[in-house]
Amino acid sequence: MGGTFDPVHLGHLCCAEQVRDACALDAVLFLVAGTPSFKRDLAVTDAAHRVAMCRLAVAENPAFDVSALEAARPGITFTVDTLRQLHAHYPENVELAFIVGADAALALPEWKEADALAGLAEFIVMSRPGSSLAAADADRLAQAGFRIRPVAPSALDISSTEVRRRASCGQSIRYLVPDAVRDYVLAHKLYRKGDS
Ligand SMILES: Nc1ncnc2c1ncn2[C@@H]1O[C@H](COP(=O)(O)OP(=O)(O)OP(=O)(O)O)[C@@H](O)[C@H]1O
Ligand SMILES: O=C(O)c1ccc[n+]([C@@H]2O[C@H](COP(=O)([O-])O)[C@@H](O)[C@H]2O)c1
Repeated sequence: MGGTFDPVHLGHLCCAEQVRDACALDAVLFLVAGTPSFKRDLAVTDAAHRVAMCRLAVAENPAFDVSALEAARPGITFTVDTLRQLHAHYPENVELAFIVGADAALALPEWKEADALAGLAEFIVMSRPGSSLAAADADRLAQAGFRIRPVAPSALDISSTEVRRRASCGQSIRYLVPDAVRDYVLAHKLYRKGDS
């Protein structure tokens, strides 16, 4: 599952678990984007913090893991590079599926090397409140060569943007993020007004 995870929240975890279950996945790897391609003009929290929070968030789920592969790679994060690295790392018989929200999936044809990307994994597209993959969108992606598997988890209406907004004005983020992530945000004074 790819994302900026700034910070990881319960919407991510809840969806990842439901997708794992629905698609009978052996494991879900949280890939923390170093410099996200479509957010490169935004101030994104240091990848080390985002990776650390993801590690805390997944600690209790043996089927979840976190990869700092993208965070360690210099330059803009492109999924095509990540999937190539993962294919090189895992045995040939391991099948990879990339989990992504419907909002992000709509732009798949504009991702770097879209033609090559389409051949490297199946794309599991999760609907989220306010964003789902219409049949016409799924057809358009299929025509562009993408193997799409739509999944509709009973998603939580949580976004990292909302978590950051609340944290920035000292509002509670309890029950929006795991307790350990909340403690981390407070301890490291992340997302406070005036900080970036
Ligand atoms: N509540 C949610 N339900 C379903 N999918 C989600 C949810 N939140 C995020 N996603 C999906 O998870 C992936 C990673 O999300 P990301 O790290 O960008 O979080 P975000 O909450 O969308 O962040 P931001 O608000 O900063 O844009 C994206 O593909 C996104 O569409
Ligand atoms: O490879 C690309 O060109 C590309 C363009 C936009 C987004 N992505 C990936 O899509 C995932 C969700 O991105 P975001 O910005 O919604 O957190 C994350 O893994 C990004 O690296 C990838």
